[in-house]
Amino acid sequence: MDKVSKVILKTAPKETFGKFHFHFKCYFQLTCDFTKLKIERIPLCEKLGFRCNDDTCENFAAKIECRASCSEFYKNQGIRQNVCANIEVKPSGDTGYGLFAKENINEVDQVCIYAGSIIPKKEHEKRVLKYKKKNFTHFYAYKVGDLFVDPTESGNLARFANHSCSPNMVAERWQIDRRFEGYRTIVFIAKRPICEGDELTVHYGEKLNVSQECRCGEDNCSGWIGQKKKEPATNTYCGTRSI
Ligand SMILES: C[S@@+](CC[C@H](N)C(=O)[O-])C[C@H]1O[C@@H](n2cnc3c(N)ncnc32)[C@H](O)[C@@H]1O
Repeated sequence: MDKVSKVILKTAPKETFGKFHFHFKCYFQLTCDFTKLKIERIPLCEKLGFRCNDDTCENFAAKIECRASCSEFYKNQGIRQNVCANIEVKPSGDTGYGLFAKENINEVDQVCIYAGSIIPKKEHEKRVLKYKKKNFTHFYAYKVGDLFVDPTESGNLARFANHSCSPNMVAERWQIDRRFEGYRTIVFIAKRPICEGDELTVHYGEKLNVSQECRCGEDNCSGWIGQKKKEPATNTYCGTRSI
């Protein structure tokens, strides 16, 4: 397996988000066994009769990022290029820290990738137990295909995006060249124009194993992160979202 990314961790200052970095990308946890997985190759645009600098690019339409050798203008290579808007982490009311825009962001622009260590189910289960023991209340992992992305201990600023019932970003799964079969990268895309200073939020989806109380404050707030329950929400560690 080629080296997926260079892990950049700065010495953690006092603030918890200090060790999470813009330029961090997903990486396959070296201590885990991925030997049974096949590496996928993406078809070259030219061979299929189109170009990825063209709006007709079929890879783009299928949420497949084009190969390095494909594009003249890097139009469909936002993950490879680690395209990231100017964003920052700040306290966000009573939801802990949140992610904020430091510039205006256009609708459909890539805000950032959701980076962290990529791990198989067994390793994820071990980590969930560890986080529960440590009484973590915030959860960060995403199940994506057969694998998990876990930025709990190392990742980029995307891990601070809070849930909203009326979010301004959407989480998308993208296939990239030379990655394992069954693995997709998660990317946050602007759902509408976003202004400098706005909090960046995403809907966590219904596929959560435990529900948490939602404090997004939107008019359409369901009151829940995850599945709606009859009994009062417990703010315990949930473990995972699925996409
Ligand atoms: C991916 S983390 C988001 C960053 C987190 N706020 C932090 O300070 O690290 C998800 C956790 O943030 C909290 N959270 C996110 N959105 C929330 C919301 N709308 N209402 C209440 N808590 C929220 C929950 O504890 C959730 O498990």
